[in-house]
Amino acid sequence: MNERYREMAGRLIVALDYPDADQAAALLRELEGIPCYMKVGMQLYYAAGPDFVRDLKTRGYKVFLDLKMHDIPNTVKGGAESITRLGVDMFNVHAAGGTDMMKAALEGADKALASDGSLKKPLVIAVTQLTSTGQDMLNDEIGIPGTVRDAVIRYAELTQAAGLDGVVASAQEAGDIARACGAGFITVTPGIRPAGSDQGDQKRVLTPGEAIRGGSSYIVVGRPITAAEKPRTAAEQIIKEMLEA
Ligand SMILES: O=C(O)c1cc(=O)[nH]c(=O)n1[C@@H]1O[C@H](COP(=O)(O)O)[C@@H](O)[C@H]1O
Repeated sequence: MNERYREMAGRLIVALDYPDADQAAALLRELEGIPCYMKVGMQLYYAAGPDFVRDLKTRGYKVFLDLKMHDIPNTVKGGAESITRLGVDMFNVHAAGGTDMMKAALEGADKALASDGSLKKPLVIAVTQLTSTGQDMLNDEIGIPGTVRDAVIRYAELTQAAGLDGVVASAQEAGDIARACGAGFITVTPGIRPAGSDQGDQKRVLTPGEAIRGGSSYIVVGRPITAAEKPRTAAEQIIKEMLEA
């Protein structure tokens, strides 16, 4: 395994969206040896809990805990402290919670770090507009005027001003976010669909190659791998496409 492969595979975040630990563990076995990031979201976390996350870390995985916190600042601070104690590498909040809430997430993480010197500082990122949100839905249903792009950039700037490390957005906006916030600001982009794959509930999608060319720092992929007949082949194909981009 060469360094370029390792680096690119590390930018693939596989969404372990499963109802229990056994099914998630089966995918881990299937992908064994591929040095990708693993994402634990609500479905798996609410079923398998912190033990599953600790187990992933014990096995050496990089872990993104995707619980999308959105609550009053004090509650998010406490949540962030508990999450940081799990030793995860990345976690997220909703930018819509506002500046005080995002700063509270950083304070919670810092509190955990101050109490345990063995912990590593996690990347703290904020969700802008979900990739399942399209232009019509934003304007007509939610009632936010303007383009999705404008809303995403506004959230990204707010997130950066609050001191967080980056945002979750669609790969379609990664270039604009980099222009607005600088190249060091991380873009984590779900809504990735290899050519010909089912879009499902995602509205703002790009292929793995397009996302990498567009400047995504990380791509998040769930069903195109987890629902594939051969998940390992699907993951290898995505990394190949990322490398070619
Ligand atoms: O925060 C996320 O990870 C996230 C944000 C977003 O805007 N859209 C989005 O799809 N996600 C997550 O990314 C994953 C995408 O999964 P697939 O659509 O199956 O590839 C899911 O686990 C979602 O919860």
